[in-house]
Amino acid sequence: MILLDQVSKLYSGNARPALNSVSLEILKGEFVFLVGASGSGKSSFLRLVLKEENPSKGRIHVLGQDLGRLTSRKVPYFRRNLGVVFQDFRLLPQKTVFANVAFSLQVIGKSKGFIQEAVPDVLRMVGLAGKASRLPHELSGGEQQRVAIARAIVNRPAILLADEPTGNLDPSTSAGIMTLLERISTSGTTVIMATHDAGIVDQMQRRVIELVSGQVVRDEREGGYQTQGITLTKGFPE
Ligand SMILES: Nc1ncnc2c1ncn2[C@@H]1O[C@H](COP(=O)(O)OP(=O)(O)OP(=O)(O)O)[C@@H](O)[C@H]1O
Repeated sequence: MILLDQVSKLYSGNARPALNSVSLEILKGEFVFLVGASGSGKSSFLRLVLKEENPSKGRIHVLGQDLGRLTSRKVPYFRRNLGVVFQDFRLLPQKTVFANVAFSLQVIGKSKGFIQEAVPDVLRMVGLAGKASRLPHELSGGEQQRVAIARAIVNRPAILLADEPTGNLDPSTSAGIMTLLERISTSGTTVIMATHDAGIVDQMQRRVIELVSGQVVRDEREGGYQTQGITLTKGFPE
């Protein structure tokens, strides 16, 4: 489904690569947490999978396609298979909930009839059936993130990439978002989520890929936020 072979990414002007010789495979339907300190390369990883960036070295295959061979004309079609959710929601502020979700179908040429069915369906799935005519500023943060998730999955993507989707949410709202992402993954969508939220990762016990300075230092089938055995020093020395 997603295959990285010795992938490095060096941004111009940087001395050190953002990703350094990363090789891994992610299978259909997997739920993967991408963890690591700020600047460890998580967002770069997601951008490479989306082909928003190209690797400096190595090869990336996504859904059977060699991204290095994908012409720029074909990139928009490739991206239809991927949904993306960000920490800051990125909703269109002047458009209603319905219109925000519908917009992502309009731009790929879906018919009015399809949109009239698909949007209410997905809003029901994310628990926003009664809020279709609200504007984003009339929603809570958790509801806004649900709209963003609805928009990302309405076209039934094979892969959902989420970059710190709970970063702006309180713990109980985050838990609701995680239940939703888990449900999406159970339906067969591969979910890759970059996060700093230790509580969520520890609780879910899913695959964890940890990056340090662009290198994979841990890839556990059912892991927590931190490598087992590392104990945190609590508080500050007197
Ligand atoms: N467009 C860019 N141009 C130059 N350097 C970049 C660019 N994007 C990221 N970097 C650098 O690459 C490294 C990895 O950044 P990246 O955003 O992938 O990390 P991250 O793990 O997602 O961090 P965070 O948790 O803070 O979002 C950092 O050193 C960053 O400064």
